[in-house]
Amino acid sequence: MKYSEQDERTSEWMRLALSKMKQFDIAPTPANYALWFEYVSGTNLSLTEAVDNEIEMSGKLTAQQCHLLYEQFFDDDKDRAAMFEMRQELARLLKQVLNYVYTGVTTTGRSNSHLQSMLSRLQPDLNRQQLHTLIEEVLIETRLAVSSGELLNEQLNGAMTEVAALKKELSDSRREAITDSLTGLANRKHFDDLIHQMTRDADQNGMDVSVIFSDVDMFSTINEKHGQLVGDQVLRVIAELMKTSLKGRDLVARYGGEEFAVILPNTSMQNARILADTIRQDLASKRIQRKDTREPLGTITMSFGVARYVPGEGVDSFLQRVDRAVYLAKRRGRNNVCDAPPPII
Ligand SMILES: Nc1nc2c(ncn2[C@@H]2O[C@H](COP(=O)(O)OP(=O)(O)OP(=O)(O)O)[C@@H](O)[C@H]2O)c(=O)[nH]1
Repeated sequence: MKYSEQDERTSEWMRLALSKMKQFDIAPTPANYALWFEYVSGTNLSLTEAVDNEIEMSGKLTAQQCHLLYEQFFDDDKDRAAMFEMRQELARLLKQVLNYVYTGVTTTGRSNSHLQSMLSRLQPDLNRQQLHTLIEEVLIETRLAVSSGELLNEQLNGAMTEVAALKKELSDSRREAITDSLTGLANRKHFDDLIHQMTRDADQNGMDVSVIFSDVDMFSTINEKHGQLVGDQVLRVIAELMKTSLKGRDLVARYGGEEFAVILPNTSMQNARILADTIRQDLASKRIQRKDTREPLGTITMSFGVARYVPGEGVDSFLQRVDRAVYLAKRRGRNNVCDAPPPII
């Protein structure tokens, strides 16, 4: 078989990807392989930058970091598809505007070269932030052209409206990607991103970061007795209650099925514990009814675990400790708040 230049390059990237995984002692799983293949091929500049940043910050790349990077760059097919469509749409609009320029509607060459350069920046590895910046630039450029009378107002106004709609679509899709659709709370991805960022900050400046995990007690019984839809309704009520108990930069997320997680920046262990207990009491005293029949659902409770991040312990240890605290609260009979055990450093 005769190898083409492309085949040779691909083989080289495969070799390099494997050697990188060996260098960082990373298991050669398909996900890790995809990550490193993309890295060594240099086709995704954002990914390369993200990997380099991680290595620069900690001098290594752990399996957990690889997992997060994989999730960020590969594991969100829907999001990637939406980004792809938006890139296509922006390219179409830019070409349309350029067309007006070519057909002589404009009198200067400024818009022409500027729009051309924007078009050339519409690369496949464009991330969400870069796409957002580009859309902003296109909006400014077209607005300028309209106001200076360079282009036919009517045609350009149409294009401008479409670019503005695209901008809204991008921010809607960004919100959707980090939101839990059942409760409207942040989703697990948002929680994971933020907790990594907060613990990194805490490692650097020692600020207080506390976390509350909570798990609905005997939730399967609610589902069995009243059905999944009523179970869903209960989750929404709890989400609402948790949201109204928080303030400022606190973040509450639906962490899993009937699990909720709260990040509390600049909050001591004691205050986190007080907050968890307030939510616990508020829920236990709430009279929740079925929406359809008004039938009371009885007392619904949750078990809580609380932990404060100890700088240097790492996010995995932190979340394992708080998870352990929820387990202890369940063991103590549920409807309880328990402190996490100290980290083993
Ligand atoms: N209605 C509904 N149920 C869910 C959802 N996600 C998970 N569940 C249910 O949540 C229940 C969790 O049950 P278990 O983990 O056994 O725990 P539990 O019954 O809450 O009991 P304890 O945690 O031990 O107090 C299961 O029945 C899941 O099917 C959801 O989105 N909607």
